[in-house]
Amino acid sequence: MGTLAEEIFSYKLGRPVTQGETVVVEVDHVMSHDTTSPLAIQAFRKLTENGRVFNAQRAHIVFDHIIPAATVAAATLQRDVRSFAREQQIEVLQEGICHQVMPEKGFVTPGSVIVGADSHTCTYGALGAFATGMGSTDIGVAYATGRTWFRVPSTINIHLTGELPFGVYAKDVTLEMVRRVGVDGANYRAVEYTGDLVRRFSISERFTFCNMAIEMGGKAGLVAPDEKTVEWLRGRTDKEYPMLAPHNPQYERVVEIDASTLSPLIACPPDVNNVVPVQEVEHIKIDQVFLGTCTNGRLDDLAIAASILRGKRIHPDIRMVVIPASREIYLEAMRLGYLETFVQAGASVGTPGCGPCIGRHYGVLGPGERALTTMNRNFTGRMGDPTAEIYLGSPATVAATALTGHITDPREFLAGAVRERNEQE
Ligand SMILES: CC(C)[C@H](C(=O)O)[C@@H](O)C(=O)O
Ligand code: SF4
Repeated sequence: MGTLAEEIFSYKLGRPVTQGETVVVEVDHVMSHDTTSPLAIQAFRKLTENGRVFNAQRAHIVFDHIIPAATVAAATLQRDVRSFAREQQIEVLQEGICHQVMPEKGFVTPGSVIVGADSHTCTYGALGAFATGMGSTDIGVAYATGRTWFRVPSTINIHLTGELPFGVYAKDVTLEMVRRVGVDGANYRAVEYTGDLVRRFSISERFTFCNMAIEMGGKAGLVAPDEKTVEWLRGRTDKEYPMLAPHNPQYERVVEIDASTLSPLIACPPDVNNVVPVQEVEHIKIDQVFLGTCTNGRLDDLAIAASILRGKRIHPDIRMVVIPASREIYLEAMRLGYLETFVQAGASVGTPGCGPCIGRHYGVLGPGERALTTMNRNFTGRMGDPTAEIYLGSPATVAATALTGHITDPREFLAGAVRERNEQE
């Protein structure tokens, strides 16, 4: 009985668990990536008696943050992490962003508990898993023991209803959530998403808003599994999983959002809750747009952007970087012609991974430059020089902006794309 978080912990422990309780649970999977593995390995080495990870099939190392390595320092760390992985017989996954690859590989199932050395591990809650980011030391402990402790969090319920207006996407709804809850309004709480709009959202769209639960301080973002979850997981896992749902949940707070009232939104620097309608900031000139990341680098995101860019050239004063979130998405986008559309339009298309999201390579910003991206964070200095600015929007807003060179409401361009398609048919 309780919130989805309580249901998951009760299922894991085989007894009723309530919020506020401190529990020790067995984790289903543990993950770290190229940037966080070195410290996790250090902690692991200090802790283990037998020198082995708890289970090599349930421990995962993903290379995504600086891949291919951009510096000798990164290459050296990666060499050492690879050697640890070989020693432990852990497969190094090198085919996209950890938060896309972990679900694609079938490691994320409803009712599972997953910890990762990355703050956006909360993304997996879109499939009904309790997943959270932890520091590298805690991940080292989980690698060693297969267990971790939690204080079962209280829950903020975000209830989504209403039809999405033309040109408004899951990303815009997500930005509205952060505007309403604030960047720390969900600290140490689970965020549980309910409502008929959540049911209508695809798994990819659910990934987008669960990914940004941490942007409100959330410990986890959670959606109860349904037939879309089952469909998405088909062929990815043979594991049996429970279809858990909240039962008479006691939410700490309920936030109601009627999406039909929204317009395309944008988060202005330097905080993710600094959200305004795109129309209010349309005059701002942009130097680089970036379409990708664990928030919006999936096939539907690329499809929207491609529909706006098809047959067109990006503005001569703008650079466009496109990075599909995983190899699976990259290959599908190639088959569907999206990548060709981007390249013809003048964009550079990169290897699946985080790309310039944390300013390490592949499109860092110079002093005073401005980027509009589909990322989840617009913190000062994140993409390069500390005087550069980052705006966050939907893939449609990013594509429309690529065409004009300044922040642009995507609705006009989307209408054009729809007209052109109709004329062709
Ligand atoms: C590098 C890593 C620790 C970091 C995180 O934990 O989120 C990164 O992925 C990010 O998005 O800022
Ligand atoms: S894409 Fe960006 S936000 Fe996501 S894991 Fe990579 S660096 Fe972090």
